[in-house]
Amino acid sequence: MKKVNLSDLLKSLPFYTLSYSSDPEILSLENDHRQVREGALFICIKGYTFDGHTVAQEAVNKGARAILAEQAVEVEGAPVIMVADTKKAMAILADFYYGSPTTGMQLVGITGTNGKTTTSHLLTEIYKEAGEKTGLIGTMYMKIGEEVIDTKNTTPESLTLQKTFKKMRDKGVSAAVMEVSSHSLVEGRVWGCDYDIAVFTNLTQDHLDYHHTMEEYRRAKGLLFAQLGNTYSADKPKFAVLNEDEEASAIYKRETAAHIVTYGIDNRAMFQATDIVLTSAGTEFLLHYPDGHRKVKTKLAGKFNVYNVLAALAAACTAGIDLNTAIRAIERMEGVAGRFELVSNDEGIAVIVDYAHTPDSLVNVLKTVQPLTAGRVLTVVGCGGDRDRTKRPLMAKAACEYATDAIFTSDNPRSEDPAAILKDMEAGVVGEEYKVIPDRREAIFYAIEQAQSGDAVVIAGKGHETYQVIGKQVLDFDDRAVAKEALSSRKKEAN
Ligand SMILES: CC(=O)N[C@H]1[C@@H](OP(=O)(O)OP(=O)(O)OC[C@H]2O[C@@H](n3ccc(=O)[nH]c3=O)[C@H](O)[C@@H]2O)O[C@H](CO)[C@@H](O)[C@@H]1O[C@H](C)C(=O)N[C@@H](C)C(=O)N[C@H](CCC(=O)O)C(=O)O
Ligand SMILES: Nc1ncnc2c1ncn2[C@@H]1O[C@H](COP(=O)(O)OP(=O)(O)OP(=O)(O)O)[C@@H](O)[C@H]1O
Ligand SMILES: N[C@H](CCC[C@H](N)C(=O)O)C(=O)O
Ligand SMILES: [Mg+2]
Repeated sequence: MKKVNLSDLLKSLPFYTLSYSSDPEILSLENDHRQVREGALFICIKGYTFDGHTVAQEAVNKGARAILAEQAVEVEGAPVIMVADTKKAMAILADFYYGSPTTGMQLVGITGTNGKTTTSHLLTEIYKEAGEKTGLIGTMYMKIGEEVIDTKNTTPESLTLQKTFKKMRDKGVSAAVMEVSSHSLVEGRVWGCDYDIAVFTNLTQDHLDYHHTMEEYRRAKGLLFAQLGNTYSADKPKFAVLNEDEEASAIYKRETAAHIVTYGIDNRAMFQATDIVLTSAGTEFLLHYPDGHRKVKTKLAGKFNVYNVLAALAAACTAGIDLNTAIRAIERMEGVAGRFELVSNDEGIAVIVDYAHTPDSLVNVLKTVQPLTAGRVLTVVGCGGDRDRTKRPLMAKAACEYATDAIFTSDNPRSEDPAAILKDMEAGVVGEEYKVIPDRREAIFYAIEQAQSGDAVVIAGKGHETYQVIGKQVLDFDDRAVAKEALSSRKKEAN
């Protein structure tokens, strides 16, 4: 437990007003009043479902010694510090309270609609190969070395984030890689993170429920590159690793004072792939890099994964890692759980579980499977509830266009009616042929029963997830396990 006087803690905040001057010793920072213990500074967050300002007094009654708020609160027994935005102030305080842990390590932030989890895993493997002790923060988990910590968000709120970085630093982590979601950038969850390198994968439609327009969404991702600094520092150079085939990169170049490193396939770039050969065993390409060119092999399938490999290699070289070391790590890597994950069977059916939950990723995966499949491509796909409604018809359209058989089902309906989500999907494929099976398990069983040797079954949207959220219930559900059950029941029926 770190003790700090309130007055010292407040030195990190540029603007605030204080209700009365007392200077209690602060023993912890909390934004959930249920976690408050004696000595806490309670930070009131106005969330989407709950307003922390409403429980400020309760927090004081539980032992909070000061309150940080952005709206007037009636509190007795503790000073109230007023700021314009408590989420952003919380990030600054968290960085200060935990001793600016990211300044002592290499930190890479990866943003973009798709490919963040994949690229962050590739880069982490490279850092390991180069002998670094690594940290990883992203959609699937947080990792300190090999220790796995569960997480709810792709990019956690700042208290969790900085506390985790401090743990990393205490455990000797020298290089950390994290996914930086657009939500986290808008909310300032990553303020205080001292990035050395920021990577951009791509920008296609998702999360318009939150960002409203593609322009706003593009701007949100750009905040990562702006955060690298708007003045150049020779002592601590920063690098923006940008995808030269993406339009938004031109804008991000203008918004950062960092050095620019580019990668790409279609346009000339500092790290460029040509002569790409896609096979069912993986991918091969010729890598052109600033000093020459050489062949690279990866077990990861699809052109989209060539971008992820290029992004990881470009970031690694930018970090000063030897290219041969980086390529060795890439060539060994098997892939990331739930991303183009094959469910083994002896029926001659390629069963692929993939986390494609956007129109672009679904198109990419189906386009990758199509030429590698002798027979039909069946796809089982649904769309998440309480998320961008406008991507639903587009995902349905992608399924009908690039698969021979489209089976629409439920993803995580959350608070929405599964039938209403399916109706939104169907609006995108009027006049097309498809089947609707709302129960995901039944849909997977149906696809696998229908498939014949030489066919492929793509089960999209949930990848590594081991649950399905229906209403408020979180039920056990794993596409890979259900596919295995369906494969063995098919086998029994045949015997
Ligand atoms: C829409 C959104 O971003 N919501 C995030 C937000 O939740 P919220 O605003 O609903 O929080 P809330 O429950 O209203 O609580 C507000 C405050 O009151 C406090 N509280 C709450 C209850 C109580 O009794 N007492 C109390 O003090 C809470 O601790 C909190 O500080 O703050 C929570 C804590 O940080 C997040 O976990 C939560 O993410 C939810 C789970 C979520 O689904 N977010 C998605 C949209 C998201 O952020 N996704 C991105 C990108 C995903 C990707 O594409 O990779 C991500 O980074 O995960
Ligand atoms: N570079 C890429 N370009 C387009 N699609 C991709 C790319 N990389 C992966 N995909 C597709 O997107 C899916 C999700 O990939 P990944 O988990 O790496 O992305 P992410 O950005 O972390 O997603 P999320 O924001 O949901 O965490 C994959 O299963 C694949 O279908
Ligand atoms: N990070 C993404 C994941 C979506 C995964 C999909 N299975 C869904 O539930 O919509 C989101 O929260 O929008
Ligand atoms: Mg991710």
